[in-house]
Amino acid sequence: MENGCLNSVVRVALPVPLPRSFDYLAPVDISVADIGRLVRVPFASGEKIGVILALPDLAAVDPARLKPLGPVLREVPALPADWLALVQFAARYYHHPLGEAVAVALPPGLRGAELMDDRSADPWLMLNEAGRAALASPGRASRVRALAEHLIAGEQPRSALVEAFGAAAVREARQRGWVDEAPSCAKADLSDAPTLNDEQTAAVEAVWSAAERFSPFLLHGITGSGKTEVYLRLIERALAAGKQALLLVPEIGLTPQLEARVAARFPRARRVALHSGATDGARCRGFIAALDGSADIVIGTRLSVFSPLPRLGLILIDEEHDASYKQQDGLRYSARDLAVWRAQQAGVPIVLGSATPSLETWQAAQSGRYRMLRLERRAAAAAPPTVRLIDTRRIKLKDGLSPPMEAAISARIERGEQSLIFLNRRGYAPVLACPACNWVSDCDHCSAHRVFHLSERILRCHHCGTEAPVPRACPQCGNQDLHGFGRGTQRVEEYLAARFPHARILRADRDSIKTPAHWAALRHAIEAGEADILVGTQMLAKGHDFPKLTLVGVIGADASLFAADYRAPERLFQQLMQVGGRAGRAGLAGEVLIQTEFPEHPLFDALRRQDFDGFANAQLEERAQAHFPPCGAQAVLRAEAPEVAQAIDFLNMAREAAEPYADAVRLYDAVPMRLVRRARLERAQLVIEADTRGALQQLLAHWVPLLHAMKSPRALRWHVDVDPIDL
Ligand SMILES: Nc1ncnc2c1ncn2[C@@H]1O[C@H](COP(=O)(O)OP(=O)(O)OP(=O)(O)O)[C@@H](O)[C@H]1O
Ligand SMILES: [Zn+2]
Repeated sequence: MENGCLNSVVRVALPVPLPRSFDYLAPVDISVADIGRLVRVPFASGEKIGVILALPDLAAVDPARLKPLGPVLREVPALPADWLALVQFAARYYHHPLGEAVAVALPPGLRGAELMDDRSADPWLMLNEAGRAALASPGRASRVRALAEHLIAGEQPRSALVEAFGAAAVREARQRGWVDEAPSCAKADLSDAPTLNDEQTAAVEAVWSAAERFSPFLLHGITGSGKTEVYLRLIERALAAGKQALLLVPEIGLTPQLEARVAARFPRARRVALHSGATDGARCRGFIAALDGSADIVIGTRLSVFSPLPRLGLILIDEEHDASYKQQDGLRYSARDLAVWRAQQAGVPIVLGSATPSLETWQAAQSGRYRMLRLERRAAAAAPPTVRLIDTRRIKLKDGLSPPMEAAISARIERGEQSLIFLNRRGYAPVLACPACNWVSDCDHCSAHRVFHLSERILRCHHCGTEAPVPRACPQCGNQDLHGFGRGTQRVEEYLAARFPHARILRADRDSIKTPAHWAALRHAIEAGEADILVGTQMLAKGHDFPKLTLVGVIGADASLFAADYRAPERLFQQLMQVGGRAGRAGLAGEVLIQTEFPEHPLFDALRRQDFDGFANAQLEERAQAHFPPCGAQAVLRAEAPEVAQAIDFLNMAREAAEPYADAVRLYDAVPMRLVRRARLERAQLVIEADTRGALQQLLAHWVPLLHAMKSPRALRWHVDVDPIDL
């Protein structure tokens, strides 16, 4: 395509939910240098900002109908080719419209020009020549003079100057032309950094010796082993080499703590924090700072995997097993998987860190595709916590708590230590189980459990769709007291308050904590020892360092021991290891108590021995036998409609359409989902499996376009989820 050729076509990706790109008439001054630039275009009755994808020779529609392109936003650097490739790959792999992928990848409200000023919210200011000259000549003492004198020793953040000398003095110093914004400086401040132990040093060296090429690592370190310190040292290396570092973190509450640690270590580096809680403006500024190369470190949740990073030198994924890396609507991408793709494309190292890696990553490390780095000792505390099981089969629980658990809490209160009561409250589907002989309602055809549907009095396999009546007694031992799991645990906090009237109790879950500020206040209260008992869910499980916490009590764990989802044991193990890791992080010894009716379950046994390897390998073997991921690939087609029959009909039609291409894949029956009704719609799903991702992708490439073309009731919605994490 030559430059400036009249009547040529511009192909644009627009953030709209349509499976195609859009063509516009090119202005005379368009050139290939504009590919990847943002552009304003007329769309419907309004305007949209899109991304220029290409300058094709021929339009996809009648050229006479093309509208002229709007202004190209040349003040914003063009999105680089590797960014476009990433978004195109995501759209292709997840079989999602490119425009929607672009909409996910671009920060909302991106407009261009106005973002380019006010680069940093809190710039560092330094005394310039004029300022020095002014100080050298005599003058009356004033606040602005005091400020200038203060700056002789070195630059300071504007916020600190405002605090010390007042906003008026800072403004005047700028007006008089005495100060300039200091350029950012990526140097680490190591004054508070611990000396690395041998394992940490080995990990840092291993990664950095592979710095110039794609090299994936699993950093498998027990809780408290100093993984974060390894990340910080690697970022330091990357920055010193003039590169950008991308640090992905899970969704829940963790970001502020990690952000603070990164900020303390790299006080003068240009840091960008990207998460869905940030304002649109902040996200746009962060995105642009990443794109124009001025950002040194990008920390963010899954969406930050789409940050354009022209100087990318390192990707880190903290708690890589975390479910929040998978987007659960729209473009259902896995930020972890995309990050690996990205590292490969950019030829940089990537470190996936976890105490309890996902089986996907674990398998990759076992097979040698990823290199395994181990941190097996706690960095600061003496030893990992001891894990004990409380057999609740013969104990009467009071609002979910056993006497031994109460005694343990009581002992902590007396010693002035903290306890954390962890409620496993995920809405796992109940399966039927027998506490006497450990019988579980397994499917005869699959290695999945059948789910107990109370309303219909049936057991149904959500994998293959077969059903069975609910047995009156255990088919194995005759016990009539079969349990469905998932009983409520809400009253625990109230019960604890009544049982320990003088204890200070703090609750932390998604319902009680609405804002990041609230969460931060709560954390400070815990750290300051202003609580005796913490009651919480997931939120408290991750990454926190509470020095006085020595007891972690787990209740309600059994529900996920026998959940229908084959990933439930993996998740339970991860959660319990992680929450257990909160106990005894400083000098004090930690203890984990788990209440269960299944104390012989191998999962608990592995947990007691802190044997992640054994657990993971046993799970992998089970998955291999069942051809479940990661020993096979899955996708699921879900449909929702006012009536479940409509959804099932659609899925059956879809199934038929897939059959001609289904040589290398297994198509299961359409089944109603566990939570059939949601938001007044009824949902059903169809599982597709293949032995390899390639075979699965091949089917999807044929099939998804057929789905788009298929007739369906107006109110029916469907989507494809590739590599689903919830079935
Ligand atoms: N080499 C070291 N020497 C002394 N203390 C260290 C060292 N490395 C890390 N620490 C300290 O040990 C504690 C745990 O470290 P860090 O938070 O990095 O562990 P982690 O593996 O990321 O933990 P988790 O996965 O449980 O969140 C921190 O207080 C940290 O400052
Ligand atoms: Zn089945």
